[in-house]
Amino acid sequence: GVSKSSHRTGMTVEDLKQAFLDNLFYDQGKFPALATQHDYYMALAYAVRDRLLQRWNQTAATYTAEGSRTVAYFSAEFLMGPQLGKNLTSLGIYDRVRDAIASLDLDLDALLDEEPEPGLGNGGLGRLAACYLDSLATLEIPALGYGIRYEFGIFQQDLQDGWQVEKTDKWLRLGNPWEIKRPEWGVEVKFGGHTDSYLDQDGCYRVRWVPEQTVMGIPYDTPLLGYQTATANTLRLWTAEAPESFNFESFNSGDYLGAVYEKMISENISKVLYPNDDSAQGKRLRLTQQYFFVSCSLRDMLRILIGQELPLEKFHEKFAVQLNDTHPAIAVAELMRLLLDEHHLNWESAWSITQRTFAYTNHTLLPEALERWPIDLFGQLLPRHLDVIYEINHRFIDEVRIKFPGDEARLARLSLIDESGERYIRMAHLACVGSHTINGVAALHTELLKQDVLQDFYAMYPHKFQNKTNGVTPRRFMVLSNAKLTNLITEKIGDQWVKHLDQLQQLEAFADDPDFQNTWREIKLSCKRDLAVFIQQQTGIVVDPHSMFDILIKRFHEYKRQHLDVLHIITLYNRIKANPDIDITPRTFIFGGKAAPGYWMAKLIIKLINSVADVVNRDPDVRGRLKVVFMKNFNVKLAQRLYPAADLSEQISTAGKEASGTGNMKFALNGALTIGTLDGANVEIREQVGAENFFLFGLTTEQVYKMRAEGYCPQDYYQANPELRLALDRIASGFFSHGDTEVFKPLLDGLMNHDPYFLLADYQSYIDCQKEVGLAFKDTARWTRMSILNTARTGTFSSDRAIQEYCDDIWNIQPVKVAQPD
Ligand SMILES: CCc1ccc([C@H](C)CC(=O)N[C@@H]2O[C@H](CO)[C@@H](O)[C@H](O)[C@H]2O)cc1
Repeated sequence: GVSKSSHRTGMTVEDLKQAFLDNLFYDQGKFPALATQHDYYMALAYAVRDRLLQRWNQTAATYTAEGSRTVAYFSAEFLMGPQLGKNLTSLGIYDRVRDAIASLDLDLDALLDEEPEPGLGNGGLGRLAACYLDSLATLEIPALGYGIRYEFGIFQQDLQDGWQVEKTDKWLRLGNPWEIKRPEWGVEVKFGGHTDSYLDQDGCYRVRWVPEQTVMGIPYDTPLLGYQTATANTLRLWTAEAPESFNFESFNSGDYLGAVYEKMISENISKVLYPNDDSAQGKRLRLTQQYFFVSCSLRDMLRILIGQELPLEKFHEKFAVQLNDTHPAIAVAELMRLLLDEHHLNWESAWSITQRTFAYTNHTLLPEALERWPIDLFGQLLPRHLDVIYEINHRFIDEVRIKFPGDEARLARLSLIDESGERYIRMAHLACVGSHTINGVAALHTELLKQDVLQDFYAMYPHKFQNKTNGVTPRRFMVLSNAKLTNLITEKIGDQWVKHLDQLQQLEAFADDPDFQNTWREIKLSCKRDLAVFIQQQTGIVVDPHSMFDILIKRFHEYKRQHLDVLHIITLYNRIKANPDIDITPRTFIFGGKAAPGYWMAKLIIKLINSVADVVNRDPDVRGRLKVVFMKNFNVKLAQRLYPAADLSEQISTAGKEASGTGNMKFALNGALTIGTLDGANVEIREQVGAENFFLFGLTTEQVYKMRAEGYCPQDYYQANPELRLALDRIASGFFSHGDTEVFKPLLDGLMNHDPYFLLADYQSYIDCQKEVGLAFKDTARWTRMSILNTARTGTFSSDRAIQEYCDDIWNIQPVKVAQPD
């Protein structure tokens, strides 16, 4: 078989060093004198990849031999983050590689920094998919992640004069050592054209789709190694290529553009990630992308099934497909088309297989995020799927009529087709009808789905609804990004907690132990010092590691209320201006996050933060007691620096708007205390850590519903609250904008006249709560105790717990043991 030479597989410091030097010479074609940092990164990456490949091939061989049931996670986004550090952690060779590299006078951290981040996602949904893939491999569950290999990921965010500017994310420019191209498993995908029906040789009525355009889908595979296990699953991302990348006839006729036209059009499909988070744009290319990767993936699964000589009727026994929101929902119609038209099953058996294959996760309550496609656009691109969807809807409406006879309004609300104005296909409805299970991502969110957004489907199929509260991987967000805390915890309770996070509970015993408290505080302080150095390098701003690091990092959206945090900063600033000797707990406010390029109001909030920062950071009266920092280009790499250094986690969305949140979990696991509303998973974090260890403020979901129903007048709060009025007037006066009274007008008018996210209504409760936070921070023993208890009591928010629940309650799948390579 393959050579087991130490060069490829050895795990000693010496083996790793040799492998690194050999790769530098043979793969990079370089020697130290000529090598760049990037050459060193690639040489190390290939050495680590070799040690993954053994487990990867072993895993594939085991699954093939056993014909294992497999989870297929369909997602338009996978926010994987940098891979080198993660793979070193999973292989358990992080320190050995650090030593090997150090013995060559190189610095591992510098090489880790060389890796371009695969930003194939916008935010929560994409990162959750990545955490779930890590847990699937760590729990030894056979799984495939299916998505799109965007040539350009989420834009790089830069700031010009405090405004966000977007730069193209050329992450593949220098190549990607973690992927392997699999052209042999390429798939042809059809678009447009028309359908015609015919009678086949056995006189059966069949439909043929005559496409206008076909493109090739080429898979690229990335290994996903579990933590301290031999299991390495696969992330299979599709790239679009032209069947013919060069048209010689056009070239010969001098039509050079024509010669490459097809190539250009085809490749456009997987060119770039749509940077919208929570608002559907309804662009044709977006639907093209969604159908492209779904069709490639289902055909790939049929190839695997047939390859393992399993009958079509067992498709749903072989594969459990999870639809990560509605973005891949077209899969319901595509599987039906493949089973009907290409495999000639009858409708009933095709539909039964389909419904038993798919499960759907909803990640948002925002109406503007629910995808719906105009019938003509949809029919033009996918004529056969429109037929199939009409038939699905026809049969579904019959089912509704039987259950709710004579209720025409309900029929109209439930129909897959929105007939109210221009006709649309409601993708969430297709997902709900075509799936055996529908789940929300936090207890409150799932309740709101049942009571509100999907109440009609809940009335129709109550048995389909489940809750699966989100989780995060402790491998990346504790072990990899917070080694100091990891070592302290392991010293105290052993190292099994990394795979059994509920064991963190054992830390409770040390919550009041002065020595442990000291060490705990030291570690937090040292993480803050590291971040302070990084902040100064990145922004030139000097921050005090002893101040409270008050952090709000997530995508910008009005419902996440970053501007409420700004109102707190301005209120503190105004108090200092009014009385410079006032006793204020020194704070460093740190912001990070991207705004969708077309989301004007979100971009204005970013500008406001930077404008306030410019004034506050330079005002001598403040005497450094307040610092405001905007960390540009928030991504997974930056997140790994911020969560360990946080004292306070800002989770301040309007109740009923944040489906779950996952940053809130990463902060708590790293010992930060949360100031938050009863929204999303904040509710469950507070339940776990105890109300006394959580800073709660604001209206509840019910109160928001009630205020919205009874009519909310933000002006009243402006009139009634002098500090609020002063804060808003300060902005309006141009004080933070060099006297320009126009720039923030849209934001202020929106707050004064509509305030759809109840900022003014929640302002005083937030300010009062922040006062409590300031006082608590001063009592270091109390704060440290609360911090230890937050880490100790949030083990349940491991993505391992969430994935185990999916396996037990939705996918009905068991682990498959893969033998450790000898
Ligand atoms: C069509 C444009 C679009 C793109 C992405 C999305 C995502 C669903 C937005 C998203 O990331 N939602 C977040 O999902 C997380 C994982 O479940 C939750 O923790 C967050 O609360 C939710 O906002 C909606 C609409």
